[in-house]
Amino acid sequence: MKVGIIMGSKSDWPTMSHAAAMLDQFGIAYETQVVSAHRTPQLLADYAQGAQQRGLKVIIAGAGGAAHLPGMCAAFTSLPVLGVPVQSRALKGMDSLLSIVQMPKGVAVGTLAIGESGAANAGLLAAQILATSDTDLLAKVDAFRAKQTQQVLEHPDPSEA
Ligand SMILES: Nc1c(C(=O)O)ncn1[C@@H]1O[C@H](COP(=O)(O)O)[C@@H](O)[C@H]1O
Repeated sequence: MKVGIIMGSKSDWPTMSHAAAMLDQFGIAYETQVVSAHRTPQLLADYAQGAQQRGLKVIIAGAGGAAHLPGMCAAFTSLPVLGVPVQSRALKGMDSLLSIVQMPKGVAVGTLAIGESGAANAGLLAAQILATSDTDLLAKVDAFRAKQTQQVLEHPDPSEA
């Protein structure tokens, strides 16, 4: 496994599945697991501390509300951690975003956008990180972007069905 996708609750999966789907597109092996800084603190410590040794290169961590998971995960490992703010019901994910993005200097989390787009982009960014040492993967990322550009250029009329 190259990427670990963790999330605070099973209820985050509809959002975090978009990170998994992006990795699927590039044929990147990943694992998914519910790990919570609040509900399973020891599991988080064990997971993050063992991640590098198990061969993971990037961790994607999604959580909602008081979203301490990405930051605590980053505190336990030197692997790059990408944080996805899951949209909460009460505050629409602003709580998740602010909890993840405002890390104190010295422990970094790369924070993505709230919700599905953020999760998909976390998968894409993980692919780009892995592509820095994998030319086949880099070609796939370039092809993905070229196709996206082509689609926009081929359909410039916004009123087109
Ligand atoms: N933010 C965290 C953490 C954490 O940061 O460790 N653990 C669970 N949660 C979040 O609680 C929300 C509600 O969880 P439930 O749906 O299980 O009540 C989820 O979005 C989860 O990420």
